[in-house]
Amino acid sequence: MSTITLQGLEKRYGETTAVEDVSVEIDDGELLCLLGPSGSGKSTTLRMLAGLETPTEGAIRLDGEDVTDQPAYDRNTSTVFQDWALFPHKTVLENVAFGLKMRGISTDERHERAESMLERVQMAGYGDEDPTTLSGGQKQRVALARSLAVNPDVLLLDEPLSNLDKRLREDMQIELREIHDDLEETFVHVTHDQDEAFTLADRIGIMNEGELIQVGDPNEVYENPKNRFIEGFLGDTNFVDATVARTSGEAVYVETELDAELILPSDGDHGLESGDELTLSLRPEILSIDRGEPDAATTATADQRAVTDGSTTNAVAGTVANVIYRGSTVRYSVSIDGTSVFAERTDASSGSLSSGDDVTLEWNGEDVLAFRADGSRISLREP
Ligand SMILES: Nc1ncnc2c1ncn2[C@@H]1O[C@H](COP(=O)(O)OP(=O)(O)OP(=O)(O)O)[C@@H](O)[C@H]1O
Repeated sequence: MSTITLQGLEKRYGETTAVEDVSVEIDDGELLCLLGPSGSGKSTTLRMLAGLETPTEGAIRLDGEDVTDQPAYDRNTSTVFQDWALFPHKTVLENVAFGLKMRGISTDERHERAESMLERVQMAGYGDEDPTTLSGGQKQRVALARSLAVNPDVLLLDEPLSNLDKRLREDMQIELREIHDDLEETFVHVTHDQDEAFTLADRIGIMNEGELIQVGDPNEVYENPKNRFIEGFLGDTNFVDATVARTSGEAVYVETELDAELILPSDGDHGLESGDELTLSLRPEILSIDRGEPDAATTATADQRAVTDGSTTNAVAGTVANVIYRGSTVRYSVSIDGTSVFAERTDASSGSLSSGDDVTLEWNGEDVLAFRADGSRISLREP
């Protein structure tokens, strides 16, 4: 087990800055997922941790020891890659025992250890098989067993599940989490798949353009995204442009492309002024959608509507433009004065709506997230 400290880590390739000023402390026994889009610097960060790349700047410490310039073979880290990379001319058991052989462990001991690792990844009995005959999921289990057999302080996983089909990937995510909990080792797992990060991670580190933008437990990054990029990346949402009309001690009043003046309850400590440009995020889960016209009380001018206990109802009228069945939920794309907003219901059987139906979208103002023009999150109220 090991604590990892990354301090001001940077990697440049000529003109390209792949990783920029990454600092984070990873706890002993923690499973940290680095999550971000393609090219955001996740693999480069992992490769620096593994000792496969040398940082241009910054430091890496394992359990307090500076390993920044140590080669990979001197670090007790082990890496699982996405392409399995098993030796085709060795048996499954020989593959798993390979790292132990390199470390001079006796034949009996390494075979015993390899057998036990195969058991751990549910591949007991496959030791004599030729790895080329295995399925993708089985190959990845063998690769995992091989990496774990050397008893690393830190296991590094670079998109290890991305070659598997959806069902197997989801099963393997749960198994990987169980293996982690069993071994209590430090895992750093790279993925571009939000669901995978949410299933696996103790904490998620979100990367974009080489920077580590936010690190937090899954609930924290989802509920409190630090900027607009994270809000868009972590899930489907409706972004709506807005302009501040005015502010009061208890609310920010905004004009939007939706045909109503909206109220965002606030405690007044946000520094916004009239004319400021914002982006609002209306997540589908905060929107209720119902047939018919909005209640007059919720579409009255903002002046006439009350903020009660920090809450206010906003409602807009629209027309269903599109219906998509998604199994357990139905997604409705609603046109509001030419702007499209989507909402979801779980009502496939109970009077579903159809294209052309007049509907009302309704939400509580305090559930809306707001971002400044530079993408930073605006905290409208004390948490
Ligand atoms: N050896 C290299 N030489 C030049 N540029 C590189 C090299 N390795 C990575 N890069 C660049 O660094 C940036 C970050 O790449 P990296 O592979 O770390 O991103 P990533 O988030 O892991 O992406 P992916 O999910 O596609 O693997 C990219 O712009 C990439 O083109």
